[in-house]
Amino acid sequence: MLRIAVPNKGSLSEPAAEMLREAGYRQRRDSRELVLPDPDNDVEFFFLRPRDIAVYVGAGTVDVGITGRDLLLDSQSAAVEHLPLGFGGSTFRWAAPVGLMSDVSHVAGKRVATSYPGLVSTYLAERDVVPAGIVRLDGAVETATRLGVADVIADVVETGTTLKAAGLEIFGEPILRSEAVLVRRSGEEEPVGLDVLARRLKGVLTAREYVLMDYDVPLSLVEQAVAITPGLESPTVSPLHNREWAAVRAMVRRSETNRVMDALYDIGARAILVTTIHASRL
Ligand SMILES: Nc1ncnc2c1ncn2[C@@H]1O[C@H](COP(=O)(O)OP(=O)(O)OP(=O)(O)O)[C@@H](O)[C@H]1O
Ligand SMILES: O=P(O)(O)OC[C@H]1O[C@H](OP(=O)(O)OP(=O)(O)O)[C@H](O)[C@@H]1O
Ligand SMILES: [Mg+2]
Repeated sequence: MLRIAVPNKGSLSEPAAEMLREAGYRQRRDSRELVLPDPDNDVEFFFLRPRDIAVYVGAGTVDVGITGRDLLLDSQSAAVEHLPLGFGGSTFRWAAPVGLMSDVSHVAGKRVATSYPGLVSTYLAERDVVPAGIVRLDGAVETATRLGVADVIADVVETGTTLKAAGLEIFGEPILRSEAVLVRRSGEEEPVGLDVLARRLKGVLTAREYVLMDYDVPLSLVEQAVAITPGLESPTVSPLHNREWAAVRAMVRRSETNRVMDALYDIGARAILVTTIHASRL
């Protein structure tokens, strides 16, 4: 049985459960459940703190897990990213009181507050920037400068609302762009069953990222139309009862749906229909 660690709380917990549900796995009904066997799918879920998940995976206690890329790097454990999952996106950034800093080199000799000391110290060491110290905080990092325990902070930024409310501003390049990732132990053979899990999760990602587009187009315009909707490999072109026309079906990126429909309409395609994909194996 593949042992899968899933966030029990926090920003990643609900979207991770949702994705696993869409991939056909059982998910817990009660947030106090800590272990959930799913024998039909030959897996067992362990609900753990997202910060601990890479540590368990690195130690081999569980086979794979879902956590944030930032948490994975911060843990410095023997786990590696296997598949990015497209949710839980955030940016990890420097911030300081408005007007004081503009570049990471200014962090030299300053006190840094963060919940991600592993990530921050590696980043600074790679750039030969030596801070006065790193203050590890559990949360509410934005308050650290006002309370005088640090000069700058390094923290997760999603909308930027928390920073703004604390009178801070971002400076320097982003330290990291993060999202939820599937992790496995590094240097090991892939655990049995990981291929099935990854294929199922990729299926969900595809279903979220693409739509199916159907349309009719005069035969003389098929090549032009297919150039607009090349699909993933090759679009399906089928004959219509009216021999002058063909029907085309192709996958299209969800974000491009309207632009593609307009372009097809402009060249003379009609009856353009878009449908959602519920599941996929490519
Ligand atoms: N708005 C956000 N705040 C915090 N973490 C976020 C946010 N959006 C995405 N994330 C990601 O979620 C992970 C952190 O989850 P974690 O559960 O440890 O913290 P949290 O969601 O702030 O929960 P809590 O602080 O209540 O324990 C990181 O990978 C982080 O990049
Ligand atoms: O850019 P924003 O959309 O404002 O989101 C980012 C903030 O959200 C998280 O804090 P959380 O609410 O989890 O509190 P915490 O600091 O106690 O973890 C994170 O640590 C930032 O502080
Ligand atoms: Mg938090």
